[in-house]
Amino acid sequence: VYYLIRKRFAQCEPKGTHQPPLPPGPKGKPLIGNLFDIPLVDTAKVFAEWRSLYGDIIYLEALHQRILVLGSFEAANELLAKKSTIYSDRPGLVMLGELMGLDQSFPLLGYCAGWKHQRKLAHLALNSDAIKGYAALQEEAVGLFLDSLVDNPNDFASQLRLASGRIVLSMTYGVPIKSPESINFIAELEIMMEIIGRGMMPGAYLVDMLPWLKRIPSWVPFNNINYIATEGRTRLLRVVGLPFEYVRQRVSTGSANTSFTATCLELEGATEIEHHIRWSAGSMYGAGSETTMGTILSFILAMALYPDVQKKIRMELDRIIGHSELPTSDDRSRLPYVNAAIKETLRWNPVVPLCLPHYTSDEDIHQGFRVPKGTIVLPNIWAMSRDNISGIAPDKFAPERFLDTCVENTALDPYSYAFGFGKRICPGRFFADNSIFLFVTGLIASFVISPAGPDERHTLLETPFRHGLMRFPESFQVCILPRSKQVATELKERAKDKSG
Ligand code: HEM
Repeated sequence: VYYLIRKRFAQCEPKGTHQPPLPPGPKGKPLIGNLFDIPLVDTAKVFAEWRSLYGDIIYLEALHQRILVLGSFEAANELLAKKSTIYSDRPGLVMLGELMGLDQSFPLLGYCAGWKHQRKLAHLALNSDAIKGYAALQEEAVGLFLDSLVDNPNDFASQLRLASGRIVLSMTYGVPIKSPESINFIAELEIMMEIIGRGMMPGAYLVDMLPWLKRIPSWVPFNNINYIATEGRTRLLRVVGLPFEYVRQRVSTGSANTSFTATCLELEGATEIEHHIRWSAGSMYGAGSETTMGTILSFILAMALYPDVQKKIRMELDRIIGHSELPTSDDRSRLPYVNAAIKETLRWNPVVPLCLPHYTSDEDIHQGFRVPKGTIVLPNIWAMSRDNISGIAPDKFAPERFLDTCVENTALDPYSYAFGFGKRICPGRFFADNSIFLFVTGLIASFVISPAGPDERHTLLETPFRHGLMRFPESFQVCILPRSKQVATELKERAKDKSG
């Protein structure tokens, strides 16, 4: 085994040539490198702590796979944005990509023509102008969510999952917000996202680091690689295939609702690019739902923990919008505190704390250090979110850190890091931002959120977080009560009007 591994990774440094040093990092063990230094839980937090030992650019190796962790916005911007031609590839993941088939979707596709094609299609649907066309469906889904909270406030997490899924499903495939299909599609997606979330973490599957393991026949005892891969592949084909077929059938009978997929399928020459349409749509659907849900779960937790902030948001909404209306995106520029609270939500618990892994397609020399070709690059969004520029402690939920009327130096703007970097920056960021705005303002204009009981603040402070590619609070309880009977009635009436 030792021989095979050395051979597989013999791409190591040519001997005798003088090369700039690799960036600093923890000393690894022979053969396995830093494999056991990389924690599977709170990975981004631990990497952030290492900054004090090694600086902003940390180099690791796990079974000879090179890994670079970027711990500051400056480092991420210098490498991923300014040198994007070198740093925009993705590592080939054997389990999720090659064996399950996820490498056809553009978040995992390398920096190649197929990626450019799918990304271009997604940009058509999600650029800052195009997203205005989806405002009505976002408002409808948020309205239904708020209405559901009047009767089932304890069910907020699953209702939020449904609403976030419905928004993306409706934009991507035109599935009506209230249709029964949406519930089935979202349930399938949820399981797939859990598999993807786990599989994207460094070291999750040994076969990613030792690809020859995939050749071991499935009858060999304890080898479950093929079983996991087949199960994942079948699920993925369902998640991407079922909603696509739903639209295709409706396009052929002329009964499709407006959606990204329907618009693409009606383009001239659509059949030649059908593969790209299918995977571009699947990518947006997969990438857009859980990220939005996780962000709003963090916001709900923050509101229960920080009642003063909640009050200030409500006061601004009441003063600028009034009591009987819910704000729309047109009101945004008049709501500085709300905008600061949204930035704070993206910062307080960033939902993708280690971004998606980038990968170097060439060697680079940066500040006298060598970054070899084939290095996985992890921008540590969590570390960037912990800056102390404003003088307000990073763990506190305080929108004031973004208001120059409150602090001398405002905190680093999370829109510059929470959605990633360079050519790979999240194409859904404008769409996501509008969904977040509608959830945040709808919730606070209509409800009071507080801890579930008098001594429950302490329990909330201990809320467990989902770990993996995405990090968000789960299994916590809060009390969500309509501000008044009148507000509850108005929510019900609005929801009825929309579905009528
Ligand atoms: C709060 C919500 C969201 C957050 C925080 C978020 C964050 C991110 C981040 C950090 C990346 C990785 C960027 C990089 O590699 O540098 C990403 C990629 C991506 N996001 Fe989002 N995202 C959100 C919502 C959405 C939505 C709503 C959609 C689509 C409707 C979407 C679609 C995508 C896609 C397709 C990629 C892959 C881009 C590529 O590899 O070229 N995201 N997102």
